[in-house]
Amino acid sequence: MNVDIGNALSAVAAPGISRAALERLDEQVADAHERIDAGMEAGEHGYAALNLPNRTDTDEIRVAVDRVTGPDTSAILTVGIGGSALGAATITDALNDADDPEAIYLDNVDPDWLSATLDRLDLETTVLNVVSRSGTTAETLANFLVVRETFEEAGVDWTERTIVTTGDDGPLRELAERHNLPSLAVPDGVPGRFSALSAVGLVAAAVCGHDLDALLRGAAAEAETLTGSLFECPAYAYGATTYALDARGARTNAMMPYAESLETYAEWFAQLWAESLGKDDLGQTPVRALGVTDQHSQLQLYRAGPRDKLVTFVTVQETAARPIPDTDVDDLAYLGDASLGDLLDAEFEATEASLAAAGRPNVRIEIDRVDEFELGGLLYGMEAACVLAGELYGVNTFEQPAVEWAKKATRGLLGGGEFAEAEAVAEKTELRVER
Ligand SMILES: O=P(O)(O)OC[C@H]1O[C@](O)(CO)[C@@H](O)[C@@H]1O
Repeated sequence: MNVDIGNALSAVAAPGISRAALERLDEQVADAHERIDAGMEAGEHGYAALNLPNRTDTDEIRVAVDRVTGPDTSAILTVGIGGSALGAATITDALNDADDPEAIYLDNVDPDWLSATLDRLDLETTVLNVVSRSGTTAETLANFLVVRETFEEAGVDWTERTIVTTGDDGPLRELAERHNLPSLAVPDGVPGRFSALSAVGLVAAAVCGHDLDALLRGAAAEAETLTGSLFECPAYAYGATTYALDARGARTNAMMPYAESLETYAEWFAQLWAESLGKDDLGQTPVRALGVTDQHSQLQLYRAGPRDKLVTFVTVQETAARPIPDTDVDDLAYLGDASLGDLLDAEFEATEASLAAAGRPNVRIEIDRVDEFELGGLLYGMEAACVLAGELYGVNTFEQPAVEWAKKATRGLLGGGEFAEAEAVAEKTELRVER
């Protein structure tokens, strides 16, 4: 990936960062890189995720996947949530085409949606991919139990079609051993949201026939750029700029890829940014947007609302053409000379320039095309940018303690034990306005 932070400079935007301040910030980046490098070297929790390009065993993944797939595999149903779904979904949503098995992610517990999803599947030719780092996530286990029962009621042997990715122990590890299911390990020291380039994110990609090694080569190429300066490393340039802009008031970061195939990538980025940096009353709020669609819904706010946002564009250099047919409508003649790809590119450049013209900070991230190599580089680059930003914020990037309260309350509400959090739910302050 290439990064252009020109439109985040104070000469262009407010909030913005001056060249001099960027130079000073680069000294902090050098220190942070030393810390990151040492953490990678030692395989420390969290930092170890940045070693995945040279650590993930793609042969092991393919061997496991071969046990549950066949020439007639029509779909892969992934049961997982958060980091155990978003990385995989980003890859298959970006790369799948009509000939690939359909990749479906059960990352919610909405009964109607789940039933409708299962009803339309041919379970005989569906692979069940169960993913949970902890092996204890209520939503994933509940969905798995419902799906397993559905297979059994349909008389379809789920043990022949199920692959599990989980930690060294826990209920899912036991299940895999009890039923001799093909299983893979969540690598040690890799938090869920940083695990897309491990078996967690790659099993679904393998079932859909994508080139796992090209994904990791792209990530490895990005890893080569991790040096002690933001002026040499695109990932650090992005991480440092978002941190600096946040410190200057850009509390929201709208991730706006200009490719429909990257919509889920924006969701993946939102978890990465929110769960990693949202601590100690700090952290930039990630917002998912999509170009060109959200030009017609959000751009008004980004351009003329509060000056509290950074817009991050992701643009793809090579887009398909798809010519726009000529028309006899004079006003539309200009379209007839263009393609949809031209229109997409022109709209991106126009929107980027429109924010700069209004003095609104934005950053451009460029990838050559949406393929395995470039996607691997983008995912890795964003992870490295996040790790660097975490160092600059001085937060623990790799934990997410604030999510535990609601989990305990949920468990208590369902009779899964005595939790003060569950009692607190009953003490809600009410001011109801009823129809
Ligand atoms: O992979 P697991 O352990 O099921 O967790 C799923 C997700 O839930 C979280 O722990 C948040 O609740 C995320 O950090 C994680 O990606």
